[in-house]
Amino acid sequence: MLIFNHVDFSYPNQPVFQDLNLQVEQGEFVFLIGKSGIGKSTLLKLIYMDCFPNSGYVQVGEFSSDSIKKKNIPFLRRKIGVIFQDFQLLNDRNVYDNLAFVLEVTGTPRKEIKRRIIHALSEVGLTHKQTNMPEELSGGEKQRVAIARAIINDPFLILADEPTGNLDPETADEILSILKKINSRGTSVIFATHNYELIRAYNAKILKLDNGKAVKVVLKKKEN
Ligand SMILES: Nc1ncnc2c1ncn2[C@@H]1O[C@H](COP(=O)(O)OP(=O)(O)OP(=O)(O)O)[C@@H](O)[C@H]1O
Repeated sequence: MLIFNHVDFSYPNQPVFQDLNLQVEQGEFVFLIGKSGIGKSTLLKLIYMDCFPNSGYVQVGEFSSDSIKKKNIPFLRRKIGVIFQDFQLLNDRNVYDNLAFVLEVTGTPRKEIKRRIIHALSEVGLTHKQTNMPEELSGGEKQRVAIARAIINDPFLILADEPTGNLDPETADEILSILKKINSRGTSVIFATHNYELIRAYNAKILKLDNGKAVKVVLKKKEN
């Protein structure tokens, strides 16, 4: 489903990855860890093709970074849901319209838009908030709207970039539970985080970025 094959990547004057190799299978839940600045967000950008390798390639589903045409990048992004620490909702639209926006740009019929929004909001337990503005929501609710937006196109992969960074521990647990539920239906999840409490609480694969070179799989110690 996802392959990094001998990937080198640098920003101008800032090397990030050298010979990075990794693989994620369909349906896997993966925590992505590593110290600040090591390249977690950059790795996610390489997946949704906001960045491209200097050499090597990234294969995401049927798309490969070395052959994808620019005009096809939106098709790739429609199949990937992305969630950020700061939610990135449109603050001048209510919850319903934040979700409708994603579907309107692809010309989805109105009836279908409504059906999908109700489904996505019920997945995150927020059908009662569809007419609220983002400023009327708590941080956890905003992140749940962002998750609803991320799943609205039924993606095969969700990328979560420190999605609990602005949330209290209990709310962070709720967000993880929602992503686990979505993952249990076959959507892969890559969850970049510094939140080791969450990692300890959920037995998933852990990929650690180390000096931008290798990715280690760290096996979780079982708690007594
Ligand atoms: N647009 C950019 N131009 C130049 N350098 C960048 C750019 N974006 C990130 N970097 C640098 O690339 C490196 C990796 O950044 P990245 O944001 O991927 O790290 P991260 O592991 O996600 O960090 P954090 O945990 O603090 O969010 C850092 O040294 C950062 O300063």
